[in-house]
Amino acid sequence: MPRDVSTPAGARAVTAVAPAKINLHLGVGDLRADGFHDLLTVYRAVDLWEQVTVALVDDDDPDVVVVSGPGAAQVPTDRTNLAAKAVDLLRGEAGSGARLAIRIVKGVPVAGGMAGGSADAAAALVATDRLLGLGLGRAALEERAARLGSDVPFCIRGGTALGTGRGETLAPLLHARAEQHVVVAIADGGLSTPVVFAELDRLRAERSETGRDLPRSGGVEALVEALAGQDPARVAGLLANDLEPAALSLMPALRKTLRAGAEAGALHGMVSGSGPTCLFFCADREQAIAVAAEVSETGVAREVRLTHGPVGGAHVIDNPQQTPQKTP
Ligand SMILES: C[C@@](CO)(OP(=O)(O)O)[C@H](O)COP(=O)(O)OP(=O)(O)OC[C@H]1O[C@@H](n2ccc(N)nc2=O)[C@H](O)[C@@H]1O
Ligand SMILES: Nc1ncnc2c1ncn2[C@@H]1O[C@H](COP(=O)(O)OP(=O)(O)O)[C@@H](O)[C@H]1O
Repeated sequence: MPRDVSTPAGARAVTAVAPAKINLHLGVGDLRADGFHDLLTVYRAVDLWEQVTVALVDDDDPDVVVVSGPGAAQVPTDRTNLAAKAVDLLRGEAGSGARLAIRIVKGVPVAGGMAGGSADAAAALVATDRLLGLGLGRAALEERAARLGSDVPFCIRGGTALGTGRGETLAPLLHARAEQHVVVAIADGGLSTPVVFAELDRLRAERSETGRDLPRSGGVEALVEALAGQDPARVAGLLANDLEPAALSLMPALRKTLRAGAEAGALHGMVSGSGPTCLFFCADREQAIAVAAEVSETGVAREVRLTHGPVGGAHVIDNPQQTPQKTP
């Protein structure tokens, strides 16, 4: 471990945090020629956070990546780590020869459909920008973010936003401020995002041969309108995820998890993005606590967490021990 990677923010180290995302609506179009799918998604940032410290180290110290927290062993510590890719991108662009060490503290499930790796990339961009004094604005950072992954720009932006293109083109949904309390059921094991998209293509082709197309989610107007109100049940009735059948096909045990949430009285349960994390939307914090306890007791999930949103996007923190900003 380089000697000053844990130095509190100052001249030689900067710490930033970035939130997990959920997709309140995830509409998936057909496979494009570039290997991606067009998306129509409503992203929401929730208060599970990744923390990334980027530190200047001496010339003879290596550019290490150190990862701690739940699931850390599954995260690469070479230059394929998304935070390392973010650091390398900005350092290369700046023509800087600085040696930079990275420390990641994970708070988002790994390979869980909540954009943990993307949040690391977002936090690393924000921290490196500050550490190297680049002064890139939010728009320039989001443009770099899109090169690293489809949902990295949203992890920088936070709040609630409409995502189009492959998910990288954002429009803020400023009125969609209705707060949500969501129980997060983390599965044992992960699902690979490209494998889940490919499974959806396979299921769609198979079903279309039988003349019974897999249903596709429609527009988001009603959901966006509901998010401006104060009725969690109305919002819950409008949530959608086109990737859910693919995640369930690859991991059938998730049906049991969804059933446990329904039996516990959640307003709505669904797979988070590409899964396998399952989300249970609740009427209020009290109900979320009760649902979390009941789902936890059934033993269907490796871990159950309570979260809420919307929260803000990636930002520098002065004290790595401090709680991240809670409002967008
Ligand atoms: C599905 C979503 C929903 O928000 O997130 P997760 O639930 O996995 O976190 C995102 O679209 C994931 O975004 P991200 O994890 O950044 O994916 P990328 O690195 O850009 O792409 C990884 C791979 O996923 C597939 N992919 C991704 C985005 C997209 N619009 N169409 C795709 O087909 C492609 O096979 C691509 O090569
Ligand atoms: N910093 C990182 N944190 C987590 N995973 C990373 C990171 N860098 C690369 N990865 C790889 O990206 C994959 C997807 O991880 P993650 O972003 O946590 O899940 P998801 O795409 O389902 O939201 C993981 O299997 C992991 O090997």
